[in-house]
Amino acid sequence: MFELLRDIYAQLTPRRRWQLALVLVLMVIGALAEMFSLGAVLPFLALLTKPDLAGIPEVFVQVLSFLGHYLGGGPLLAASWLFACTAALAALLRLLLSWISARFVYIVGADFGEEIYHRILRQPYHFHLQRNSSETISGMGKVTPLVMCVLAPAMQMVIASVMTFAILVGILLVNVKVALLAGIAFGGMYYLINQWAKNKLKKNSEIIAAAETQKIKIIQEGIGSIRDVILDGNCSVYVNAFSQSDRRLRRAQAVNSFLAIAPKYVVESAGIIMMIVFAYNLTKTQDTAVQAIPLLGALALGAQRLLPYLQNIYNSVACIQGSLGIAEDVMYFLRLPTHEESMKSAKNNVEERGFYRSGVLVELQGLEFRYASNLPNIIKSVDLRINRGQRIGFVGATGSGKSTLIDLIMCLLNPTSGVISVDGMEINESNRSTWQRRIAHVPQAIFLTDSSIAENIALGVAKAEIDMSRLMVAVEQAQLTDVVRQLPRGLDTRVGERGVQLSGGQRQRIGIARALYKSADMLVLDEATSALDSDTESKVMDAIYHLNPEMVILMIAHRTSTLERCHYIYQVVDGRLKLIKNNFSAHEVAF
Ligand SMILES: Nc1ncnc2c1ncn2[C@@H]1O[C@H](COP(=O)(O)OP(=O)(O)OP(=O)(O)O)[C@@H](O)[C@H]1O
Repeated sequence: MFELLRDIYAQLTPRRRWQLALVLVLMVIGALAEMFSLGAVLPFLALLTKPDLAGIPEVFVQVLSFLGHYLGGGPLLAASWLFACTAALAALLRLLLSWISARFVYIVGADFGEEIYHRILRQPYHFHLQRNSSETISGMGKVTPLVMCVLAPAMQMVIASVMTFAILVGILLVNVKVALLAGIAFGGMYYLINQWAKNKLKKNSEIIAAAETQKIKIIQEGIGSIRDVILDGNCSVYVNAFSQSDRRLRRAQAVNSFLAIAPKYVVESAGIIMMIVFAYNLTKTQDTAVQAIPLLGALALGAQRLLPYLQNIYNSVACIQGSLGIAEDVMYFLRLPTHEESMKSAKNNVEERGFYRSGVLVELQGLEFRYASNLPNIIKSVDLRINRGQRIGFVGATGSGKSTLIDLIMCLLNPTSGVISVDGMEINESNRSTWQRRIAHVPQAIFLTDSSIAENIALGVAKAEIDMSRLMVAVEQAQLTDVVRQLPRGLDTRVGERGVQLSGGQRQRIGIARALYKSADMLVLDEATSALDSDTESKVMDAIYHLNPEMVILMIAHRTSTLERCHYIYQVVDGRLKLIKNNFSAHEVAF
């Protein structure tokens, strides 16, 4: 648990560490006020039962004489004021501390959420290929439980520990024996209970973390395949799977919250019994029961303050132990290296550089690739030179490796061996993103956001910054003009989640317009026109072939008619390239 807290502290920015230091200072001031208010009850109760200063510690006598003189009343009035003011001050500081610490914890939660999202989006493509997206989404979703069940309790634990210490010192000043007895007995009880419960809490924390992820996965799968769910009428399969995970999660949560709260009742009743025994013994040693009242009152007040703090410490520890699984999942994402951090550790640590403009844009040499060390090579010994302005088509049986090859050219995947160069410069960590920014890509499945057509075409550009004239050209080239004209709000029409309000062909054309809007050196079309009728496809392809003559266009298509006007057509056969059509003269073929 303490390792986790150390890790969390390590993730705080210097600014947050300063803020934490301020919270700690406030905590100490609050603890001192707590201690004073406890001390102030003693003369108050003593003067209530016996209105003279005999038997009251010298320090209080002096303070009360001074205050009494200042207030123009007797020592009882001074003691009443002192007790009331210190109690009010302690309460005020506690209130302030609660507000500031809660704010701090939730701001740290916001920092973590932002940081995780940033790190996830900066991970290389293979990271996303290897992980189920529901694990990533649920990882982000676990920031809230981390705040509620780890950060807030950790803060509570520190506050309660400081306060406990102050109260114990306060009781120590009143009665050493009782302070030691109370500290050892109550602290010991909570410690033993925690030793017994901690393994159960940790085991449940793992169940909770796994079940949270599983639930998101089931929800995503059910909603993602909603058409099949409706057609097959098998929603009960998804509901049952969800229910199993959810019930497992709730059972573990119920046990953990019971384990966190249950000791309160045991320790509280033990505290009452201790007070009874102590009060009984005290009256035996004092002449009258009245004489014992100030001491008993101070101790009762001490116990009344001490026990909730001790319970708070235990509760916080139990809560953190019961959320270790969730916290570990969140920390995994926080520890992911960002692109900038990978760059620092990369051997070739050079500034991001631009490319000079040579005739050869991309060159692949001896390229091999496999998805994992235990899987066979998907791309085998590929050599290819792509000159500026070339239009190149790729065909091949399904699963032959076309998309994988394109992903390698776009540097979304790292080759297992071989070299990819752009403008004669080998692609590595330092220049990869510069190259990627110069590529426009139309994938097989177009992802649309639930926003307007204009925003979907200029994806990632703030609405106010969209270049409308460039956008209109892209709309025209992608054969979207008529579609947009018929829509009630034109380019401002919302497309619905994932573009559900559009046809497959319209979605595909928005994807093409998106790629055309981006000024790129290389346009990649991965079966980008498969959903279009042949007339629309021919018009779109016509516009594409007439794009900037310097631009490289790579196309994957199953319909050879789509690739008719390519300079070269390669067939991908079991991960190797075979030139099957050359519309250039033989001496220009370079591979
Ligand atoms: N993330 C992955 N992990 C492991 N293997 C993968 C992964 N993605 C693809 N493959 C495998 O790599 C091979 C090539 O896939 P790829 O998608 O490149 O083929 P393709 O020629 O583009 O197919 P299609 O025409 O059907 O799109 C296939 O055998 C596929 O199973």
